[in-house]
Amino acid sequence: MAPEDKPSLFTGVAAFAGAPSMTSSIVYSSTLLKMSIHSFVAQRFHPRYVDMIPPFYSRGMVTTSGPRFNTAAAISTESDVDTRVPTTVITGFLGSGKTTLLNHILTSQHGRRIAVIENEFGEVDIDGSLVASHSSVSEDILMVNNGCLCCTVRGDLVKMLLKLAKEKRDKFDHIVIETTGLAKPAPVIETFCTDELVSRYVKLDGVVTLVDCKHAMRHLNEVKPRFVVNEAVEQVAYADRIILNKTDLVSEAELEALRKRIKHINGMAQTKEATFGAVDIDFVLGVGGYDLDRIESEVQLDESHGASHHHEAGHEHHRGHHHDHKHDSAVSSVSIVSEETLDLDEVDDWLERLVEEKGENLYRLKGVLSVSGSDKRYVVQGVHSILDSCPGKAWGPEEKRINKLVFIGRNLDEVSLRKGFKGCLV
Ligand SMILES: Nc1nc2c(ncn2[C@@H]2O[C@H](COP(=O)(O)OP(=O)(O)OP(=O)(O)O)[C@@H](O)[C@H]2O)c(=O)[nH]1
Repeated sequence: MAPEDKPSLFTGVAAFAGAPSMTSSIVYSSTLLKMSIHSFVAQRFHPRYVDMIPPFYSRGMVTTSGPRFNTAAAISTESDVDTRVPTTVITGFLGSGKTTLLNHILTSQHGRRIAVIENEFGEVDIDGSLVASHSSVSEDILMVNNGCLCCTVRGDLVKMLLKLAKEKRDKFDHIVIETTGLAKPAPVIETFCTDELVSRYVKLDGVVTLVDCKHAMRHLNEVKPRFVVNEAVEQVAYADRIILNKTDLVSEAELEALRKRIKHINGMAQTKEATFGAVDIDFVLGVGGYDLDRIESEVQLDESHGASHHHEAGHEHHRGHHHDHKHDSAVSSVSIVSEETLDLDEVDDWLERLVEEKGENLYRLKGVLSVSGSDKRYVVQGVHSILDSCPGKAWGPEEKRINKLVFIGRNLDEVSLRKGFKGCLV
């Protein structure tokens, strides 16, 4: 249970702007720049700062010995009310429509005040006028320019999140982080799961992945050198919500092939098809992707996608970065659906052993299980080596007690997973 504290490495820039006037801004930075939202937006992270980026942060969360999500620490002991700020991570390959979705979120009438953490690599502009036009809604916008999230996220993101959550909490209801198109989402997710301070104030609401229907298949299938990560695949694998964007640019046949490919990688995420990121805001905000009490609605499995096939893919890291974090990205989902009853101790032992041994390759797991001796569902979730589980809602008197368990990961051994599951049956 003991949470890990991550050191802070990043030297980045964050600005906080009050949208109603679009003039006020507070900048957090090693260089302490002060600017309006418009000027800030124009100053996306510049490639020349790449050299300043610290080396890749190794996977700190794969610490085994039963680490758990830091949810307990986050909930006020006095009121038992979870007051942490929900945070949505928007990811997706270059040009897939992340900024378009962000602007859709910022310009929709949903009543939430949004703080935005923007992570751009290069000088891609956000449509400032679009953001400004939303000034009628009292929405606060925070912009963070930093380096490549996959390399530097921990320290700086931690700092930014804490500063926001501690000092500006009354100014917004939700944080949205837009990652660079080439970032791997894992380090961001790990930050929420393992950093004690972050998880006390902020909670990960969900990972939303934009997929460019026109170009995604090429990126997903790109054959790379062995052990080289394919960010496009990883972004799909970690998603709680997937938006198949730019459907206007593809035929129905192309779309169907992509649907299948995406489902194969991630059989857990809910997907929606869209143009210009136009989805219901409730599809992307308030997802509760990491809330145990909402796992059940998230585990909507389609058994036809349970089979595991591996696609070798991967590619070099991006734009002048030189790191040693190269992975094989044979990523897929394995789903288990069964009406049999499980022994709780066996389940706990099995899953703990599994994440200890395979945690590095196990991106996500979610399950709703029927255990003997309990009239309640047993819900589990995991991110790499971090497991979380607790009793959930009671089964209805007439309800079929169906176990649903889904794994997303690299080089998953489906036979062994099914065998492990069977070994837990009473
Ligand atoms: N035809 C079409 N174009 C779209 C759609 N969604 C976004 N675009 C366009 O695609 C381009 C890239 O969109 P962005 O929202 O900037 O994509 P991004 O993922 O933020 O891009 P990067 O930050 O460079 O990774 C823009 O010109 C958008 O207007 C869509 O559904 N259909």
